[in-house]
Amino acid sequence: MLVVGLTGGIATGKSTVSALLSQRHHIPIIDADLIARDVVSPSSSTRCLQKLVRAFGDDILLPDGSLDRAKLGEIIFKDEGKRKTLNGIVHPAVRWEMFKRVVGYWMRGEKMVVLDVPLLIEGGVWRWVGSEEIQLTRLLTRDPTLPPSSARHRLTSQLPIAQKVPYADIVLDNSGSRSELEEQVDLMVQRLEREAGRWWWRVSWVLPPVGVLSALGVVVWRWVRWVWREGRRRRREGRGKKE
Ligand SMILES: CC(C)(COP(=O)(O)OP(=O)(O)OC[C@H]1O[C@@H](n2cnc3c(N)ncnc32)[C@H](O)[C@@H]1O)[C@@H](O)C(=O)NCCC(=O)NCCS
Ligand SMILES: Nc1ncnc2c1ncn2[C@@H]1O[C@H](COP(=O)(O)OP(=O)(O)OP(=O)(O)O)[C@@H](O)[C@H]1O
Repeated sequence: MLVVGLTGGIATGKSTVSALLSQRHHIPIIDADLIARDVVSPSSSTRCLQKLVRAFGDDILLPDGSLDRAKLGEIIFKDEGKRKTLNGIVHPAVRWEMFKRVVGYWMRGEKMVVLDVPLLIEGGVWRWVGSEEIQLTRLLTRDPTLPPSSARHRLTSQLPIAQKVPYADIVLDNSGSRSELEEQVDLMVQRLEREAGRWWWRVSWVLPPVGVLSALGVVVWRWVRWVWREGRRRRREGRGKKE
């Protein structure tokens, strides 16, 4: 099974692309934002909500005992330390749930699954480039009650898009119209279909050890490629500094 990560900054169009992949191409989607909502519900077995109350106080609860998302958002998007605390509580539960769902789709014999994860590549410093104005406009159009300053805090709490691009195998440019995006998604799906192969994904499903070995192979190959690219980037930066 081909596991595809879909990421981008806030309001870049991840959910729009997910909807196209799911509705037009019938590809299963695992949405990290939705899972992050589930794990903080009062009935969740993860106890994330109790941990959040311990960390942030019971001001973050609504009268019915559920999470006041707007209030917590106001707290964490403008404060990196608090954001880290929140991430430390919620992300392990989200990752575990995503893993279980990937295994579930694999057991059902799916050819590919797309993980829609806003924070696939975060960490590190932030430098400005690209389409921040489009992001901001679309974010404010989608959530008209959000004050512009809060919208900016949300944007700056994530790595800028240009820094995410080098990690990607396929880049969708959603600065144009929706129909332009649809064309790009169609082409991407054709490419993913080719990558998943006509028969290889079936072999790795019918023979689980082959699937596990091939998944490990991909992880190791990606890690080696990453180390090599990082080394090359550091050497280039080192040369740049000397000059
Ligand atoms: C802070 C919370 C309660 C605000 O809820 P709200 O309903 O206002 O926003 P929503 O969940 O729809 O998120 C909207 C977007 O904000 C961005 N975002 C959410 N959490 C974070 C974070 N911790 N760091 C940076 N960006 C984030 C993502 O792009 C996301 O798509 C909520 O975002 C949350 O619980 N965040 C922690 C979980 C998380 O990191 N989710 C992102 C993927 S795992
Ligand atoms: N090509 C486009 N032209 C105009 N509006 C668009 C386009 N693509 C997406 N949008 C709109 O921009 C807004 C943000 O898109 P979407 O919700 O898909 O982003 P997202 O990356 O999933 O956001 P978040 O990180 O907050 O979950 C939505 O209101 C969506 O309808």
